[in-house]
Amino acid sequence: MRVTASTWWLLTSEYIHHLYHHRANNANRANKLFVIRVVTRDLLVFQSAVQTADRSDVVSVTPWLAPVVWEGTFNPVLLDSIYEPQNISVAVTVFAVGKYIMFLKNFLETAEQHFFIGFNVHVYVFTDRTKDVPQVKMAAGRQLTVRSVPSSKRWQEISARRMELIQLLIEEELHHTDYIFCLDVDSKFHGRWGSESLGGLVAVIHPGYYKDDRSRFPYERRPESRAYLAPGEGDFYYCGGGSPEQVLSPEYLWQDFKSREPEIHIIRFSGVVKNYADIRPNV
Ligand SMILES: CC(=O)N[C@H]1[C@@H](OP(=O)(O)OP(=O)(O)OC[C@H]2O[C@@H](n3ccc(=O)[nH]c3=O)[C@H](O)[C@@H]2O)O[C@H](CO)[C@H](O)[C@@H]1O
Ligand SMILES: [Mn+2]
Repeated sequence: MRVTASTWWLLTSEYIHHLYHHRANNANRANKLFVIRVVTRDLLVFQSAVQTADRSDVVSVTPWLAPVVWEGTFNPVLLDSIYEPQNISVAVTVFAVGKYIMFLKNFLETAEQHFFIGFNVHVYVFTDRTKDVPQVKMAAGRQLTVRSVPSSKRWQEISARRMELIQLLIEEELHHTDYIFCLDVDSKFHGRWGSESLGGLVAVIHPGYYKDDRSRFPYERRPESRAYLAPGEGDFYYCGGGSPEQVLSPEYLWQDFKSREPEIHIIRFSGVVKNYADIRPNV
């Protein structure tokens, strides 16, 4: 689809749309892809193409035309002004089982500073140590619910069982929640994480592999697995799986031990440095 920066689009769908502008024949930035987002619920809005012009250093759209969210590819004020009147609800699920409870305070405190400020946010903490959940003052419209889960001697099980327990939460409580995130607790927010990250199915690119050739991705290589990918298949390496309709750049999942790369203009969320032997029940 071709659009120009001066074109306004009227869309009346209930859904959120993303349109893309392919600017060709530019001597300096030949074949550069600009992302223009049109976000609507009976609203007439579009996001300026100029906004995206300075990110020629990264891939900002996937081959199936999903935006990859990098700083400079979106207008936060505009996006918030579109979502705020819709009164959306955002849930975050975070597991703090066993010694991982030690990360929860920082996670919650920094979420108060950076995660969907001004929106309805409901944090669901899954833990076996309900008494140790820290008291963190939350702003109006934000709340926390603790769910008790059994402890386990195997971190693999704790990590892998998350999806099953989240599924249960969705069935029991989240019928009216618009968006649900699953985040690692051993992390902190450092910068805005907001409405630009919303989509029907969203995944973050793994910060350890985003510059690697596909042949180096640690995809499932056992043919008997349902997650099997043959050599030459696959697109990015996500934390999670599936081909999403919106992709979050590694700004949304950095690691404190990694030195900052030039294309990372902002670190929004980053894993803290940890000693696995100290915190995991088994290594
Ligand atoms: C950001 C990212 O890419 N994270 C993935 C990566 O993280 P990590 O290697 O950082 O794994 P991790 O140790 O953070 O475990 C994932 C999460 O499970 C929870 N947990 C784990 C162990 C435990 O004893 N108690 C507990 O609560 C906790 O929320 C933790 O953040 O690899 C894991 C599997 O190896 C999972 O795929 C993680 O999603
Ligand atoms: Mn982690």
